[in-house]
Amino acid sequence: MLPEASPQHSPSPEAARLSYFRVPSKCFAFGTRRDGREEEPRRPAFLASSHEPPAAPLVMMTNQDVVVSEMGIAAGSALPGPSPALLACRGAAAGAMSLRYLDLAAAAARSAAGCTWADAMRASSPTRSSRAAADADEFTAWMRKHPSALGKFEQIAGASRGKKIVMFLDYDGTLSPIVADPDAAYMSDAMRAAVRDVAKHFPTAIVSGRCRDKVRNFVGLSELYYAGSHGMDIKGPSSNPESVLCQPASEFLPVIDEVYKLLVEKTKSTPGAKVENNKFCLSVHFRCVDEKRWNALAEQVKAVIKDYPKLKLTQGRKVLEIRPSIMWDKGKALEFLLESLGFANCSDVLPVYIGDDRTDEDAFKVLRKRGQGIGILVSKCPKETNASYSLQDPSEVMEFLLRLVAWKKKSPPPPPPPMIRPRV
Ligand SMILES: O=P(O)(O)OC[C@H]1O[C@H](O[C@H]2O[C@H](CO)[C@@H](O)[C@H](O)[C@H]2O)[C@H](O)[C@@H](O)[C@@H]1O
Repeated sequence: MLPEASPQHSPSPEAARLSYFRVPSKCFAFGTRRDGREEEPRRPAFLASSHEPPAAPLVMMTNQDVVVSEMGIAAGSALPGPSPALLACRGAAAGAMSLRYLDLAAAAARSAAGCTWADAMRASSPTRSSRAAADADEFTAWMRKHPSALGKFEQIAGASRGKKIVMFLDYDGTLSPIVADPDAAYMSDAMRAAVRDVAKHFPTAIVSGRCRDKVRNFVGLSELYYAGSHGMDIKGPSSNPESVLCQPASEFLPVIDEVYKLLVEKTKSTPGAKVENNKFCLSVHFRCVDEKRWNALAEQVKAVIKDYPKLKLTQGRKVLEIRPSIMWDKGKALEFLLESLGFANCSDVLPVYIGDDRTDEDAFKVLRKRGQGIGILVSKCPKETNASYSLQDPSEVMEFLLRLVAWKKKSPPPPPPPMIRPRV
């Protein structure tokens, strides 16, 4: 029988778990196209033809000088005064703000300092007007710290020798391209085939902020594990009668439904805003909202959730996310799945996690802390991350998956366990 997860509720001072990402000074920023898709960022020419930055050194699971703790604040909580994030923001505000991972904690601090929520929303999803100048040196430095998982494929394959790979894949921005309409974020048939092949060789889980049923419908593969609602809703392959089930935030269902209705009502005056019910969490999308209205939208959201201290507000790619303040995230989901698969304290397992968003950092952090596994960030621009490697976009993710399968197929099978002759 597989374990049921027990939630570790943390009371409202979850708010105190403030955190921040150090602010990069420049970024190869994304803009927004008329159709709402993110534009190609400008990046150094060498990346167009090669997976390797010049003279990239060997990079494995080293500790980086970026320290990132839990993201998110409890709704409506007060924040202590100037945090490093705030100071970093002030510095960045002088030039083009390029921080894509700025926490809402910092946003609230900025607000207290006279900056607006829209600043934070803009900063974490820069538009054309705030695009920073490309800086090849900085990109090269970033690529040295987080080299291409394709360029370093042999290194990754080498690390997996004698180990059992378990594959964890985020959905939006990783398996499917970012598009304006969240209901139309389809993955390609080619990607589906690649994921199906991967799952034939390695246990594979989709870990998404989406509602589990919705992401399962997008992916359409019944043989996978699915962790929806940022890991708060986990289920194993449908063919397995002992399928894993973990819903650590189940008691929040009524409140999430209530807040969903309130948010729909409150935000209907904002053209382009869209509230998505992800079952154990909610998303308020602002990708199609005029930038001038971002601050007002954030105020609308805050006005609703201020009455719900057990909910917290975080931010993703042009989306505000509302979720229960419990100690559960994609990192916890990864650990839960590893345990469910019987790899709790094994040294011969190699979790590989690929994701593009802030919530994926929780999983990257877990891998780093375990000193075991490979975190791969999908990004075309330098971001502070706990991932070791990078891939630029879903097409590179697919290429990586295909290579992994091809490598596995030609690898010799592991030797049989040694025969132990009984003593006579
Ligand atoms: O954990 P993920 O699978 O990456 O889910 C995170 C959020 O992804 C979706 O929103 C993002 O993708 C949309 C479609 O490309 C895009 O329109 C939006 O701007 C992005 O933020 C999803 O709709 C959210 O509910 C998830 O929380």
